[in-house]
Amino acid sequence: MLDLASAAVRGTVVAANDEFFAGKENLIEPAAPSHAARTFGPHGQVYDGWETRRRRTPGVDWAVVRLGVPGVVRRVVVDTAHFTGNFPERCAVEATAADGYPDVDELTGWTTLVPVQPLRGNEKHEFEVPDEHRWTHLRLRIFPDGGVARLRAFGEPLPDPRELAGCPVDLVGAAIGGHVTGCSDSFFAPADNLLLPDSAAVMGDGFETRRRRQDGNDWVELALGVPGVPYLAEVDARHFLGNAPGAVRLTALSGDGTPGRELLPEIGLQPGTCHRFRVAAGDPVTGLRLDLLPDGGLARFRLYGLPDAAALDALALRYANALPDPHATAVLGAAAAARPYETLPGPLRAALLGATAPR
Ligand SMILES: NC(=O)NC(NC(N)=O)C(=O)[O-]
Repeated sequence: MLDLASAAVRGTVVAANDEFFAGKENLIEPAAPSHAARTFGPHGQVYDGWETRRRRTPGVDWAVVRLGVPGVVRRVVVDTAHFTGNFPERCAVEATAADGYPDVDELTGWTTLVPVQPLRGNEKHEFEVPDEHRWTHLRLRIFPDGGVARLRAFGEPLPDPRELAGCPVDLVGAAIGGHVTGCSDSFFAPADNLLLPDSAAVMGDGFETRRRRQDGNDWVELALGVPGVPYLAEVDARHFLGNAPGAVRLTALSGDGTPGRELLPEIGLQPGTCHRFRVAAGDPVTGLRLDLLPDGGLARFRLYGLPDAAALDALALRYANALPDPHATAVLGAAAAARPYETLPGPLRAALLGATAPR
């Protein structure tokens, strides 16, 4: 599952009531928390996390995260790594949803995802979330104060169909639910990195197999976030200079993983280069296999195309049913009261999908 809050998918910590000892942005750093003892700055011991001052008045401390990828949150992780004499006694996690880019004080309708739970020092706490709504923001509350190294929100992306209808998009991007379904080897770095939204800063931000010493070739199988007709593949081998694949090949896969039409015949790569290749025209694709010939690493892989109309229709139905109140009323108006929808009413389909809506 994708960490919807991570800075790696453009999550941000939009506000915290206090961050005297350590900055709120650390909460969503993708890297595991680190610690060096006896490192003192002007505010005290340096921590890789978010840490508030010792509270001398009643109340609790809080931080609000804007999810990089809105979606259904399945598991929250509150990690107090390296916080020992200064971890919070308890925490709770709430969520809300809103369109656009509201200020923190414009956010309302907070719903509890994780009720108040006890915390221990220097420990990863995992909380399952039995909730099916689509959220855009999380609020971590700590009782009464202290430090938390990381907040993770693992879940399923649920993109806004209004952002996809009629637009060419990266059909396999993690931000719209693209994900890895299989991989021959990921010894040095995971294949999931291929689908992250921003460019890789260094080789380690990409995907890399070990040196292959037997016949055959390495490969990755990918499920598209939204099925569609691809027209351009971007194969980004930047940072891979002595270890780029010699060539790649792209094949469409059916739902059960059977190979289908060839999207891109075997084609040579240049080390350290971002390549763009036209993809053979044809039917919509739901998954694909990327062959690395014979092995190596890539920074990113993108597949630009137009989402399929029927897939968008299904997405719009799922989206409309997953909107929490009061966001549902803001998006769907009075029709929100009629949920759950079996099929999307015509006017709502038009509002969510515009002129590209089927029928
Ligand atoms: N040694 C500490 O960590 N002290 C304090 N925290 C920092 N960061 O210095 C505190 O009071 O929680």
